[in-house]
Amino acid sequence: MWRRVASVSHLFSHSKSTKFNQGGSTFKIWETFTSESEIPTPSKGSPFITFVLGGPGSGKGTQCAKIVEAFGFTHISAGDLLRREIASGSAYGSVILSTIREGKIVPSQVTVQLIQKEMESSDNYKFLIDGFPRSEENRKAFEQTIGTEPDVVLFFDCPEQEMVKRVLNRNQGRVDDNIDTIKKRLEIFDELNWPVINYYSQRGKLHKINAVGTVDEIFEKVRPIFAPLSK
Ligand SMILES: Nc1ncnc2c1ncn2[C@@H]1O[C@H](COP(=O)(O)OP(=O)(O)O)[C@@H](O)[C@H]1O
Ligand SMILES: Nc1ccn([C@H]2C[C@H](O)[C@@H](COP(=O)(O)OP(=O)(O)O)O2)c(=O)n1
Ligand SMILES: [Mg+2]
Repeated sequence: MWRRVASVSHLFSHSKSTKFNQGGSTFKIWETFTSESEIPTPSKGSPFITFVLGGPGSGKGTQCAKIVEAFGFTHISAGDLLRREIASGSAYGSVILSTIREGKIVPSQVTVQLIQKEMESSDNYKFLIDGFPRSEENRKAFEQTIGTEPDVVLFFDCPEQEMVKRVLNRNQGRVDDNIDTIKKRLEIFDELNWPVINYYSQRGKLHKINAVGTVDEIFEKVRPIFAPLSK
């Protein structure tokens, strides 16, 4: 099992900021541009953690599958873990199901415990944590429980209209892939996601990717971020 042995520094030499308005407040997003020296070198003694953020239907799961194939990460989808928990008939199952149906966020304690179990039972040290953190509460709970921060944060930036179209065509039989739940999910995403994005942006860890285009076109924007890693 991995243990983090030392913290790593993140040096981003090229960055620019963009201002935008969200819910009446002005946020500043630092956009970072990667080059080979800009992500920490992973070692088998410590985990290399990538958080994958983006709204519902922005293509997180689809791109994670490509990153796994190209760079040998272990994919941990917070949503999949929660759905597995429902299916297993666990004590938390009915609360998780109603939370997901309502488009809300499951209490962090539950989600972080599930992620921690997955990480600890893996032999890999490269993790893609997909759909997490979805709120500052999620982020802080992870840091407190796991005791570390992500090395890289990807943010798939996608217009709402496109996300709605993709979710309604997803066809995976999910209870939340309907117009009422997606509307609520987008509202909650708007409210809770930006502080998380802003936090990692200020820490120089955020890689914002325009998520419009074909799956392969988007992956060609993702690939250079991980190019310094071997499979
Ligand atoms: N670049 C893309 N263009 C069009 N459809 C896409 C693209 N990426 C993913 N999809 C489709 O959109 C839906 C949502 O993708 P998914 O990866 O599940 O997103 P997320 O995990 O962010 O909710 C899926 O049906 C997927 O096949
Ligand atoms: N960190 C998380 C991740 C997912 N959830 C719940 C609430 C989300 O609407 C559902 C589905 O998440 P999932 O990441 O699978 O959804 P998308 O792939 O973005 O459509 O799970 C959560 O409560 N907390
Ligand atoms: Mg997904």
